[in-house]
Amino acid sequence: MASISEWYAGKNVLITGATGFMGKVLMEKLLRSCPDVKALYILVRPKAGQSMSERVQDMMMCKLFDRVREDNPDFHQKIIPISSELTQPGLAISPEDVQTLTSCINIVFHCAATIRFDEPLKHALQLNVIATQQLLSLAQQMQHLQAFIHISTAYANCNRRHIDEVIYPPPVEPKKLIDSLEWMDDSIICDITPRLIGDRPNTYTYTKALAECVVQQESGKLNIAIIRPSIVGASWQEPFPGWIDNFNGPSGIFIAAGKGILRTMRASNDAVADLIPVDVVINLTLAAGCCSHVHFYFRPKTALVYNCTTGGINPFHWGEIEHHVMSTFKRNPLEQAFRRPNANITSNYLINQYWILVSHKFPALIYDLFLRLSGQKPQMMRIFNRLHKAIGLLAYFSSQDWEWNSDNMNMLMSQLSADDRRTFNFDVRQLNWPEYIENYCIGTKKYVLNEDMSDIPAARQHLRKLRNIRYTFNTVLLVFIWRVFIARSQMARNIWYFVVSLCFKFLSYFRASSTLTQ
Ligand SMILES: CCCCC/C=C\C/C=C\CCCCCCCC(=O)SCCNC(=O)CCNC(=O)[C@H](O)C(C)(C)COP(=O)(O)OP(=O)(O)OC[C@H]1O[C@@H](n2cnc3c(N)ncnc32)[C@H](O)[C@@H]1OP(=O)(O)O
Ligand SMILES: NC(=O)C1=CN([C@@H]2O[C@H](COP(=O)(O)OP(=O)(O)OC[C@H]3O[C@@H](n4cnc5c(N)ncnc54)[C@H](OP(=O)(O)O)[C@@H]3O)[C@@H](O)[C@H]2O)C=CC1
Repeated sequence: MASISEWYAGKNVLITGATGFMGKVLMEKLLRSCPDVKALYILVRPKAGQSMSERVQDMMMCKLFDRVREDNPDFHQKIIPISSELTQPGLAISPEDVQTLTSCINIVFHCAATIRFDEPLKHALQLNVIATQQLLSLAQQMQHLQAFIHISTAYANCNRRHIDEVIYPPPVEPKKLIDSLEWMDDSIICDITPRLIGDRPNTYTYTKALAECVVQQESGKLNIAIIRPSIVGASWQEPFPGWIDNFNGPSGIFIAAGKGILRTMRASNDAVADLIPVDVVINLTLAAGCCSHVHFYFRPKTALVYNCTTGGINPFHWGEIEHHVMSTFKRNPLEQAFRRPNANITSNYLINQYWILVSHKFPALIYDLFLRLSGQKPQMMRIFNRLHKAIGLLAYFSSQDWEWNSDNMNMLMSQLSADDRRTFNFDVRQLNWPEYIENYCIGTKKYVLNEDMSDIPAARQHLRKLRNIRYTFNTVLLVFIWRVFIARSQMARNIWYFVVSLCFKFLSYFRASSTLTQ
């Protein structure tokens, strides 16, 4: 059997979502580890005032591609951008481009999606379901297509506790929903969304479940694999440890904790934190692409589903993550922290609300007051409101456990040669969590916040300043309380003297007992 790299040699690959977090890592790995791949056709739209070509040029300058650039400075010649807006009919691909794609593509990786948890249902349906349907019908016309790989999520069926590597019946027949939503007013859709999504937490997981069903329905004679990653985090090993470029999932939470903004969050200490490094997901995806074709003649009738998770193989818990995140940011502080990093997770609603009031809202109010008094625009309350919205949406995933079967992932690994297992490593048993979390946090500092590691001494100095401010603030508060209560009330004074004399008694007792033992 050919190696994975040999299998991709001479192939034309189509990638959707190539400008996204996973799409970029997929492109980088293909270019680096499968250097004989013929071309990567990527569907890209213009965005935020940048044309398609400007976006692609910017992307290729990204640090992520440093190793590829070193190996092959002309790697950009292999990247062929195709203008496409996935929410438009026919994916807004020109007839000439359709002609090119249908005549040359050998493998499709469908990564594009909206991953926002608060996406209005109609838009999530348009992108995650209808665009998938349209891409599949384009794929049906591709004359040399060998495999179609759809990226789903392990949480597509998060309404179940145990999730096998099968496509479950959809919550609703996708075609019926598409037809109904087509004529409905946005406000009506908004009203019925909670009823429709039922026991799923958001439109994202709901539409990803529908997309899996569409993939199954429209698969026809295609070779299909569905990859279901859990919470995709920074890279573990490749192209270098700690690569991350966004605030999604836990990254934004880690940053908020590192900046000393986040002090409390609802999560269960003992729940498994099913993080999966992005390079692991991409290695599995590339291996699955190759193997879904190799097993063409023996393949099952339906798409092969790969749950790509860590919890059942090498579990790590949110409580442990909290510990390692805090420890890393104390040793490698972020610049200009709001307070010293000290975040705690709790599964108790009331305790969390108490700390939100004391550790989030109260300091935000004081800081905004200070900003107002110094003639600046208040901003802290606004930041906290956004943070509360985000943690409110994420808490569902950090407060409970799921159990994913990963037989297909294990089976795929056992089919690879020793060389492929090394080059396309997705064996998460080897993952050392404390080291991974440390690199992850440092990655958020370096690549998301663009902070320089050489500034760490200044950041430490800033934390010392914050500590001194806190001591001063606490002293002032104590004196204030003493003035208001102790000095004015006889009862408070009696309690105060009682506490002080108790302290003295304890002190003299300890001093006496330590003298005796000498
Ligand atoms: C220390 C203790 C740690 C313990 C950890 C405990 C728990 C971990 C928590 C969660 C883990 C669970 C994750 C579950 C993932 C499920 C897996 C998946 O399948 S899907 C992929 C995950 N999807 C997401 O994560 C998307 C979630 N995000 C959203 O839905 C939205 O972004 C939002 C949270 C609703 C916020 O929307 P809003 O409109 O308010 O903001 P924007 O997204 O438009 O962002 C605006 C702007 O701000 C930047 N930004 C975003 N977050 C932050 C942040 N935390 N700090 C600073 N800045 C932030 C963002 O980049 C935008 O910038 P710009 O305008 O320049 O692009
Ligand atoms: N990140 C995670 O934790 C997880 C992700 N997944 C899945 O992995 C896949 C990739 O996720 P990730 O890379 O993190 O997501 P990103 O949000 O980083 O990337 C999304 C990609 O989709 C593209 N896209 C979005 N809307 C359109 C549109 N209308 N037309 C054309 N392209 C569009 C984006 O392009 P543009 O740059 O133009 O916006 C971008 O390239 C998704 O299918 C997601 O469901 C699964 C589990 C976890």
